[in-house]
Amino acid sequence: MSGHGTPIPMISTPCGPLSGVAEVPGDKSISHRSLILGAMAVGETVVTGLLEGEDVLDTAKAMRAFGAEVIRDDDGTWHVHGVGVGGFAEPDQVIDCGNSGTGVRLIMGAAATSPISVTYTGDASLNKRPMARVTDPLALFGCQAVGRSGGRLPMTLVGAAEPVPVRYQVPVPSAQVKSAVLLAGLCAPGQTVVIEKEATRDHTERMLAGFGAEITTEETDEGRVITLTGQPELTPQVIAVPRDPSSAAFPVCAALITPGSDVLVPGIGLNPTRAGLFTTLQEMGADLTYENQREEGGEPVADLRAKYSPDMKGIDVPPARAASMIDEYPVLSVVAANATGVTNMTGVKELRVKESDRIEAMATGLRACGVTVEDGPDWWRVTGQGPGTVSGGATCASHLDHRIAMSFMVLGMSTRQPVRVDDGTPIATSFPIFEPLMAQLGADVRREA
Ligand SMILES: O=C(O)C1=C[C@@H](OP(=O)(O)O)[C@@H](O)[C@H](O)C1
Ligand SMILES: C=C(OP(=O)(O)O)C(=O)O
Repeated sequence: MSGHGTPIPMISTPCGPLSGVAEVPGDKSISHRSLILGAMAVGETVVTGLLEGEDVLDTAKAMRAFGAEVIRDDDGTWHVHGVGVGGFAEPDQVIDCGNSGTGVRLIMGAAATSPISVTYTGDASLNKRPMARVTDPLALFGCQAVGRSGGRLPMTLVGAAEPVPVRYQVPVPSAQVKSAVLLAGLCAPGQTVVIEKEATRDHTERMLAGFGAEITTEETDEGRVITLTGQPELTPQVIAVPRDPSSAAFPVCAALITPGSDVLVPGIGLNPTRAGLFTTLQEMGADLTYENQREEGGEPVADLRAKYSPDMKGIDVPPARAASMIDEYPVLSVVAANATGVTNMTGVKELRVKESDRIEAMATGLRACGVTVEDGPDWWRVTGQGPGTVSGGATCASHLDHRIAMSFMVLGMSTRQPVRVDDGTPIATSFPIFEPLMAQLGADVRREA
């Protein structure tokens, strides 16, 4: 798990063109959900393309602690023998979700409506993040939570012995909160209803339907109303996880700002609730094309080609798009620093409660590299002077946050001086092959002794 080991300083040195095929790992959100829903089905779920990053491996470990059998074949295929809805055993150990907000919040939901008591913890980053956003709605089912002040981990949840179904309007745009409530609703009798004002990633809804649950989504004046009928028997699935668009963002953005580049990222998931970054980049003038668009395993997929784009302009990113690109703002700010003009990012308060305060982390590092950045509670603004104008030369803090570490490594590919991060270990949570993949494309990203 990140945050428990020795920091690994890293350096990115300006490089020549990036070219070739970037086979990024499987989607993190879909990987977590494959393991959790597989553990709640009756029988064997088979998963290919699972992201073998630390976040997902921690979820696999947790599913074993609840009694599911989770096995990896030598060829990288995963087999999950589920215990059925309501079949979770009480773990005899603390569930350590490492760096993963998705892991801990979804698992809390899945276990909240079973008569078991579970203690959760994480690394120094996860233990700072707010959990009341999940434990508040879980209390409505009858689940009790006791944690550190401010609703922080470590925390014990005593599951509801006789859960009641819930109707809940999610107060923040969060797929993790929505998913926790839906997973809790699986063990409650009757209909659990979740309402979200802004659409967030809908992998849980799609996968629940795939596993045979009765679930509907209706667009109404209130927002998206999702209705789940509780206590289904989930049927095991064969799941091919698409490649992660949030990981694809790094080689794509690197290609856009590095002179002469031409990179193809094949088979990435392009669910509209996840693809906001690519729309934004196209609006900025990026040379980005979708090839071979298709559907795989219930998710839209395409190959994405990104070429060096010296004429990108700053834009106003619509706040309504924020949820569909929430994890991509750090790397977007790197592109914005290499575009001409102001990129305004508004309606992004959630960035302050991720693995780090991502506005603060990026603003501080970008400023140290010579970029003009202004920020407020729920907005930030980057003023770019055009391609190749960023001086670099700084060591930026990654704050136990993989997206921050990778964003600064991308920045260093087209600065005048190299860019360093103090600790690259968190990269392994979501993109364990980042360094070799970038090196294969022609980047000069390496660990420093
Ligand atoms: O549901 C998910 O898989 C995720 C939801 C998002 O978090 P929020 O729900 O906090 O917005 C996102 O930032 C995270 O990387 C993955
Ligand atoms: C926010 C992220 O993950 P999580 O909330 O699962 O820690 C992310 O991967 O950018």
